[in-house]
Amino acid sequence: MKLQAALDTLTLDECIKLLEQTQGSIDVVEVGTPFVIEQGMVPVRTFKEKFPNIEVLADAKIMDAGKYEADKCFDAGADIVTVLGVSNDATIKGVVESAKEHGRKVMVDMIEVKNLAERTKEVDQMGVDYICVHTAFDVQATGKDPLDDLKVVNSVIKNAKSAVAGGVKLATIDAIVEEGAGIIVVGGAICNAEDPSAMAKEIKKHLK
Ligand SMILES: O=C(CO)[C@H](O)[C@H](O)COP(=O)(O)O
Repeated sequence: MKLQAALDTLTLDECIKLLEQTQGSIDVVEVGTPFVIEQGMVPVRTFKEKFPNIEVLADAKIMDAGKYEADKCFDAGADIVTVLGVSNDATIKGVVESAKEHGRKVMVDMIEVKNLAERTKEVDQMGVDYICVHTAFDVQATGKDPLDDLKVVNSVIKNAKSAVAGGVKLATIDAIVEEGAGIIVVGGAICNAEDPSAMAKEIKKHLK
């Protein structure tokens, strides 16, 4: 079970400080979509160069030109790239092809997938590494719990590992750990904490 820290709101220098202070706690560092929009692949290159032992995930949320866009992320040093589960199969397969060529991994982000069990079974046959349930930032205020979706995915998944994202925090981590997931993604609960590195270390203690 890995802890993925989703870095969306910190500056590059603050991210580097966090990763230096939490060596061993953060298994995967996510360059979040807002960070990619702001700085492109610069954080991906920087994290890979400075922290070669931490996996770097580029949250590109690909849904258009699968192989072409994934190539750009992997060439920049990403270990894992995200593609949206709502994308056409050809796009997901393109990202998988790119990952295989580069010897890297694919996470399918199931954000806003309506037929979750059915789509999970389909993408699970495409050679992806992680299938991630994700409650969108704009939906979290409705009280939607990603644990419900995680249970659905865990009940049908056969090849990939599950992952969970969207509003995960210290108060909800134990139930998620109990349910089980290959990767648990935590963004705001770490980045917006008074002491981000202390929070990351505390959350890591709850993982199996
Ligand atoms: O995908 C993301 C943006 O790229 C989010 O960072 C990720 O879902 C986790 O965010 P949070 O824990 O703050 O809800």
